[in-house]
Amino acid sequence: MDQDSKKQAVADAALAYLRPKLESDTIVGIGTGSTANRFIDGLAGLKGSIGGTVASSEASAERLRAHGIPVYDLNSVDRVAFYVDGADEANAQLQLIKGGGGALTREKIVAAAADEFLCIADDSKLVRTLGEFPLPVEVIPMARGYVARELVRLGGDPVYREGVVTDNGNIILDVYRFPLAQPLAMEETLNNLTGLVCSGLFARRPADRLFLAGDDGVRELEAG
Ligand SMILES: O=C[C@H](O)[C@H](O)[C@H](O)COP(=O)(O)O
Repeated sequence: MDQDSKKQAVADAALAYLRPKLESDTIVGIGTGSTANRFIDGLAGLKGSIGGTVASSEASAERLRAHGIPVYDLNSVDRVAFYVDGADEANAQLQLIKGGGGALTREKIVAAAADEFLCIADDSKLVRTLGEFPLPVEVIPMARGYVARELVRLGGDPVYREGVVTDNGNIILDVYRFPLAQPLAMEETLNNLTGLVCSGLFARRPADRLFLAGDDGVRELEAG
C-alpha cells in the first residue's frame, strides 16, 4: 500500500468505528493535515447524521464548509464527543508529536475538550521514542529569541519556520534533537516557558485509540 492509500484506509477505519456511535446532536472535532482531510471527505457522506463539527484550523473549517458540513465555534458547543486527527509521530502509549502543519495549538485545545481522541496515521509514524520528528512549538512573535535560547538550554536545536504564521498570529519553531524520553515532564517544562504558547507534544492528552495503516491493513491500538 502506498502512503496515500494508507491515509485513506485509516480515515475509512475511523469512520467505520464512529458510524454506529453518531447521533443527530453529536459534535465531532476535526484535525488538520492530509490524513484529516481524507476523514473530512468521508464525513461528508454522514453529514446528515451528526450535529456538526468543531475545526482545529481555518483550512479544515474551509474544507468542511465546502462539503456542507456545519462548523461551530468551540465556545458555542457543550460537548465534543470525538476528536479525529493525524499525527507526525506516535509512541506505544499513544503520546504524539503534532504540528507539522502548524495547527498544534487549536488541535491541542479541541483534543483536550473531546471525550475520545482517535488518531489516524500510517505505520511510518509509530516510533519507539518520540523526537526523531522535530518538535513544533508555537511562540508569540516577540518572544522568538528568548524562547529559542531557552529551548537550546533544554537541549534542543530550534529552527524558525520561515514564512509561517499560525491561525493565531504566532510563529513556529521546529526543535530538532530534543530529548523526549520523558514526554510528560518535558511537556510540563515547555508549558512553563513564558512566550511559548503551546508545544506539539501531546503527552498529557494522548490519543485514546490509534488507527495505524500498514501494508497488511489497518490495526487499532488502545491507550493503556
Ligand atoms: O499541524 C498539523 C497536524 O498536527 C497534523 O495532524 C500532522 O502534521 C500530520 O499531518 P499529515 O496527516 O498530513 O501527515
